[in-house]
Amino acid sequence: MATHTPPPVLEVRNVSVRFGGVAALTDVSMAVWPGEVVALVGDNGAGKSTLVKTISGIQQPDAGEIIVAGRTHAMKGPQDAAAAGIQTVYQDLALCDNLDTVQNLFLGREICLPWWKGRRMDRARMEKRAREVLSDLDVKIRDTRVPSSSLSGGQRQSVAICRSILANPQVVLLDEPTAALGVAQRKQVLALIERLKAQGRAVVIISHDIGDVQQIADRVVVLRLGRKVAEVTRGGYSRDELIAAMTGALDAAELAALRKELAHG
Ligand SMILES: Nc1ncnc2c1ncn2[C@@H]1O[C@H](COP(=O)(O)OP(=O)(O)OP(=O)(O)O)[C@@H](O)[C@H]1O
Repeated sequence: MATHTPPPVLEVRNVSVRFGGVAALTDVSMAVWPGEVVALVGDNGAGKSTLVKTISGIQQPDAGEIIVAGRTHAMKGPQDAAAAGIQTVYQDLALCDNLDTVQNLFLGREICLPWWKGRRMDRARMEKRAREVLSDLDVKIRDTRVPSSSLSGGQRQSVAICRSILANPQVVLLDEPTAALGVAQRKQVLALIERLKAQGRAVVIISHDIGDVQQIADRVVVLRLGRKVAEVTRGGYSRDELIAAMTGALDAAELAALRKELAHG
């Protein structure tokens, strides 16, 4: 009997983005299945952020399509991506320092009391829901009422990821979630990504850290100068091969050919 591969939850099809004379992305395609972690890697300026911004509706592509759960979405902004089931966690705009964990989790989508009770925020319900989400993902915050500025980097990143999960997205995009974290905190965030995966969500992660990529990613998409130059599967590549694909370093055969050319030159 024929086996049917389930359709990808996210498909990027032949996407190109230009900024004036710069081709930030050229004809890039990739797909992500539920319960899968895909890492986007590449040197500075390779197009990783532009690709994430395009998937999250911030950047409109000049060509190509973003397909979520089999439907093409012409996303005009992040709200369209959110409605399609895509949430993005940006490294730098993750949390408001002066707000506590519950306030950060519900920022912009606070649960309110019914109108006959005065439409004030329903702190008790928000705290209950916050505890559920944090515990589902095994994120440990001792006191959810202290300002987020007092949390560790790993806890902050974890809260930012939990915030994205409140909307129950099918796809979570993480822009360098472990950048600037110490060893223990990095481990904590990688474990959290594993739990998102176990929940059946598709995770796309931008990372410059090859060790993290080797540990967490089921597949790796390599971008160079706006083009997809390689796609490899967990266990099917070495660290050096990945770096060579990212930097465009010459392989042994290419180097030999160049030497010969120069010698004859
Ligand atoms: N808003 C913009 N206006 C003009 N050029 C841009 C804009 N955003 C990105 N670019 C250019 O597009 C190309 C891809 O940039 P992008 O930020 O997507 O790369 P990246 O792989 O995320 O790099 P990094 O790892 O340094 O963050 C670069 O040449 C960059 O200078």
